[in-house]
Amino acid sequence: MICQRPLFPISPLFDEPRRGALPRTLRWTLLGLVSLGQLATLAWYLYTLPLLGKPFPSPLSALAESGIYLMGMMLLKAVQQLNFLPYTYSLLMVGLGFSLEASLIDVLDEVLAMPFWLSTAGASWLRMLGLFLLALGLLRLARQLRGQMNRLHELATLDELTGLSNRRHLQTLAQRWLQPGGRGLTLVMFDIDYFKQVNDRFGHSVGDRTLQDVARLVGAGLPPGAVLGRLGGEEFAILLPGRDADWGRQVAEARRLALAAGTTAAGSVTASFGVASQGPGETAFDALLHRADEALYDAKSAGRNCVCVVEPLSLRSC
Ligand SMILES: Nc1nc2c(ncn2[C@@H]2O[C@H](COP(=O)(O)OP(=O)(O)OP(=O)(O)O)[C@@H](O)[C@H]2O)c(=O)[nH]1
Repeated sequence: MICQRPLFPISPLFDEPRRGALPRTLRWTLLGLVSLGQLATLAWYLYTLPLLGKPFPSPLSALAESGIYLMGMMLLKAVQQLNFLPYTYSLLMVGLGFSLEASLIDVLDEVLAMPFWLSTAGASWLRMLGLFLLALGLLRLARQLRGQMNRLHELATLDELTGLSNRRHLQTLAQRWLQPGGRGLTLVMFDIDYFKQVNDRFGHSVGDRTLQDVARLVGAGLPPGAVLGRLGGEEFAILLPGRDADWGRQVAEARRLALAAGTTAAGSVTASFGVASQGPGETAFDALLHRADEALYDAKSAGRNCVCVVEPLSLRSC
């Protein structure tokens, strides 16, 4: 199969590296042309201006012009990294427009006697068109970057299967609330009962859909401010910022009943719940998670489909 590279790719910017690179020879030719333009400017300053009796520009303005030339080169290099050829072309048009206006206008006007529309106006139009294309391109780039950032944020914080917060995101949020002066936190952890049997009986894909249904059923009636996430496997957690263990027990009980009454891809399923709230001086999420896990273990031992709470002083009740 012959794979031809399109001349003007309109696909996303970052998918295929180096797509927008100008061919090497063209790049060097352009660079040479722009450098020649700069040399012509220098020659103009040194020889032609005095001949025409025009004032010699100050060394400062010559320096600034070289600076602009250098910035232009850097911008061209940066734009080339964006892998999108039209940016490079539009930037070259801007550069050419500036070059014409800054250095060659007098030559075109006075030495070659070109008409105004071709020299001054032509340079301005070229520059404006280039800037317009560049602005359009940058707007498009900004939109794509925003999309990519959102996607990256989703990948970093969401669980792919259920769309809930993933473990890392839960940890980040919890850690913020557990800090001294934070809102305080109660953690509800739950684990689907006999989930292995679901996989064994109906297959892994039904198991996956069951996990999604559990997320939907438990998530549907959570109080405002609560965050539901998946810790991994068939284990989930609910963060209740600024709430105590008793509130956690009530939330867990309500969600347990809602889950047991609902229907999933595997029919009716239940879950066991463990609740722990932040103890005095407790700032580590792992410690809180460990205590909620102990409560969950108690709930499994007590026969499953129930809620157990471990109080900050390690008193346990189911
Ligand atoms: N379909 C599916 N199954 C998963 C996923 N992650 C973990 N599991 C399965 O979840 C099951 C967990 O089984 P166990 O840890 O034995 O627990 P259980 O069968 O739920 O029993 P109890 O927790 O004691 O009630 C295992 O069979 C895993 O393969 C997943 O993302 N999708």
